[in-house]
Amino acid sequence: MPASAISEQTIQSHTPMMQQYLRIKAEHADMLLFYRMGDFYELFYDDAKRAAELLDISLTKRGASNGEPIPMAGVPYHAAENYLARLVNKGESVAICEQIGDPATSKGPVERQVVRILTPGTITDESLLNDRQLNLLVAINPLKQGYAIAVLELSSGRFWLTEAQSEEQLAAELQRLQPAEMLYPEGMDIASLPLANTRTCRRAVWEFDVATALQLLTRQFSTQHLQGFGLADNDPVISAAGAVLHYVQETQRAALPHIQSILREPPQDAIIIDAATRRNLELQQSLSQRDTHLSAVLDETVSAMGSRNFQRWLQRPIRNQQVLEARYDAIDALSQNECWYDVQQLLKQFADIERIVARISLRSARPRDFARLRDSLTLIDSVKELCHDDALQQLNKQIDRFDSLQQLLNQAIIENPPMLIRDGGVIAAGYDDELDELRTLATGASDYLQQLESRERERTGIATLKVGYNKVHGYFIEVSRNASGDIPADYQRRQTLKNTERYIIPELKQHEEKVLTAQARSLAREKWLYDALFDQCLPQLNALQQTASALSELDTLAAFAKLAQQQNYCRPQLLPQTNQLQLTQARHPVIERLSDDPFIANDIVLSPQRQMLMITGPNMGGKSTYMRQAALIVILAHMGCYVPAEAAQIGQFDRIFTRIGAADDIASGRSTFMVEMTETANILHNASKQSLVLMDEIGRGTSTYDGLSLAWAVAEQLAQKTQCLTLFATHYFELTELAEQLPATVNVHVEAQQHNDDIVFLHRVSEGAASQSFGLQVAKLAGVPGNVIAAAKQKLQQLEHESRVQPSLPLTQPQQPTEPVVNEQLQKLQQQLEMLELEQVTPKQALDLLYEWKKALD
Ligand SMILES: Nc1ncnc2c1ncn2[C@@H]1O[C@H](COP(=O)(O)OP(=O)(O)OP(=O)(O)O)[C@@H](O)[C@H]1O
Repeated sequence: MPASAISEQTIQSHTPMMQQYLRIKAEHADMLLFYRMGDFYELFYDDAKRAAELLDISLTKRGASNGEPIPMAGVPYHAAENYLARLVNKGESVAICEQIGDPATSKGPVERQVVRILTPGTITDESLLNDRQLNLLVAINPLKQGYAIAVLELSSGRFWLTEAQSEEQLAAELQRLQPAEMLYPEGMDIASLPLANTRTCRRAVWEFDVATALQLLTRQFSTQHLQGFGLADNDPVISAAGAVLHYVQETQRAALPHIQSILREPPQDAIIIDAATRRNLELQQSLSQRDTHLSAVLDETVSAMGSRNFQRWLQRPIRNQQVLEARYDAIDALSQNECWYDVQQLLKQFADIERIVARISLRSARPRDFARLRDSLTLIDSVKELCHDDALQQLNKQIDRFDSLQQLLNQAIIENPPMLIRDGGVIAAGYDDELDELRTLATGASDYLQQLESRERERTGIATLKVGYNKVHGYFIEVSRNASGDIPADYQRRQTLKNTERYIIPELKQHEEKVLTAQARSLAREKWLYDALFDQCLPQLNALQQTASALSELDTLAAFAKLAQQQNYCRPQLLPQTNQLQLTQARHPVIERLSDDPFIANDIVLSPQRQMLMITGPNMGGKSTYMRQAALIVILAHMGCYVPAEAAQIGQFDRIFTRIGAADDIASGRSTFMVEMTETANILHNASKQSLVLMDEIGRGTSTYDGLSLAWAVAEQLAQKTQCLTLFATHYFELTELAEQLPATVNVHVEAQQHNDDIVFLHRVSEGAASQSFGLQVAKLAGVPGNVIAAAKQKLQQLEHESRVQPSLPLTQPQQPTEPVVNEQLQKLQQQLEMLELEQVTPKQALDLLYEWKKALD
């Protein structure tokens, strides 16, 4: 039976310690409970089984309680962080229950309390977090129309709200955010959401109440209302933010002073990229096993803060031209005299102050956090000096100086403090008189011990007599057994070893007590001083957050400047009032870096006159690459980055859609074709005139006729009705006819050359349709055996011959208007045939008639 399901009556039948355990466990039913017993954290019942499985530790039994042996598993407390990290990485939450009472004075089991709760979305410990990844907690709440979405990055204090109009948009948002943990109200169905790497946590409906949210948020921000954050007090969207705040307060059990505001991020302020497109474009994850996604290849930041900011900008390419131009200007400035290089050299030395500040707020910062913050603050002046250009003024202003804090930390913390405050040795000498005094008392004792040692040597006449100390027996006088001399009567034997005897004398005992109390008092004083440091940092938290944020942006911009210079990127020209994408000699930012062969740059011109490019050419010719580079360049430009091209004019884009590649979605039981059609349906429903749409070989997953007809109809719809900018790659040559029928559709093709039976890919994109498909040559290149290729060639000839003899109407004449013409001719022919009296016709006349009819049909 799960421990959480045990009733109070049953609890009574257990041993007192297990009663205590079961009561605490009942309050933390949905997480693992680490129950401290001496030097171990123990887990019981189902928790033990689960932990044993997840951590590969042994499952044992502990005596019996209520007549049954209790399954138990444990981890040593000093190694707990490692186990905790593994559990949290696997999406588990853990409540840590410590002994807070004194075992010596406790009657019954020592008092215990849950002091810390770790959940995947609320961790801030350095050892549990990946330093280059965002760790987000999200709450979603269905509204009358759409969904409210609140997002908190507890490790930085960033808190924002957004919305989704439909379930499809909600899925896209979740795919974008990749939250570590998601809260949702009881009763909501989340089965169809993409949450493979997210811990989901069902919460009570009242936690999503708007009035409760308002109360929690205004209390957190110490404001009367939320208008300052652009939110009406009764805005239903705040319901999700309330749930987040409630959850974090519950798990952290501490004030959250670093959460100082909430931002509203309307979805339309950014280019919307749905889940499939994000995956297909390999923005943050590769489709293959290798790390070949955009972020892995282009993230040139030097600090963890900068890298996370890069992810943020990549996740949400913004549309605000002013902000984007300011980023381009900053890249310009950082490119002058390779200023980016100096900036990077400095930023490399910075600690992750963003996360340190969060830990200081939550009072969980370690001594080394303070030391690293102190060391980082000394670099700030040099950074500010480098940011003198006008274009960097905004950032420069955001970076504060912290002279008094730096001085405080310099005085308070020793150069290289230990990991934990637990054993002291963190606070520097000279910082606090009382601590210094206690320390002298505790350690200055060595003089006294030396004096005592020489006095006793004289008194006993034993020259080898020594005063020693160990943790178990405290101070002692050690005399070797074969030493000659007298052992005085006041020597009490404490321990007999192989060659030595150890004694204690009352004077030494008294000294021991004095030293020990001084040590304990000095440690207590040190902990108190350490604790006070948190309060002393508090007034600076806001400025520190601003500074950290500016430094992380500066790092990203320096990385962009490096790309601009070393990879030869150009500054995009944004033309927001227009519908166009004009790229001169554009390249694919990832393939050009990863491939050993030189990359062939190509122009891409999309405009109201060239709305759709119908791209044909051989397999492996570079069609997908050409299309993807267009989308990636639009995304890079909207991150504020220069782009891999000689020139780029970029109009207004609201969304990017792709239908690329084919993969079964086995998890949701959808076949390749089903996935393809679902994505196509999504595009047809949601694309607008301002969208960029990439269609790669749609219709491939079904029979030729079905596939071609679908591809044809989809292309027509996009060109005529949606009128979005579309790149449409296809192997159906019949589609190239669309260019003649639709005003803004143009054929382009990737070039290849044939040498005998071999093919050379030129990867050059030219106007016009491709002349042949080279499928067999590519198959040969791929290693398909010669006899199979020969057989395929024969079959191809046969098929081509048959299609000439028996032209398949839908393939060559799919257009409606042309069909009646053909039918009219046929009808006329039929009538003439019916009326013809064969007996009356000479062979010569018959032949003439045949010629006439054939001519009419041509
Ligand atoms: N412009 C280019 N310059 C250099 N190499 C390129 C270029 N474009 C593509 N390639 C290389 O050719 C390979 C195949 O390109 P891509 O997948 O785009 O072809 P495709 O025409 O879409 O093929 P398929 O029709 O089989 O899907 C790429 O992996 C890349 O290595």
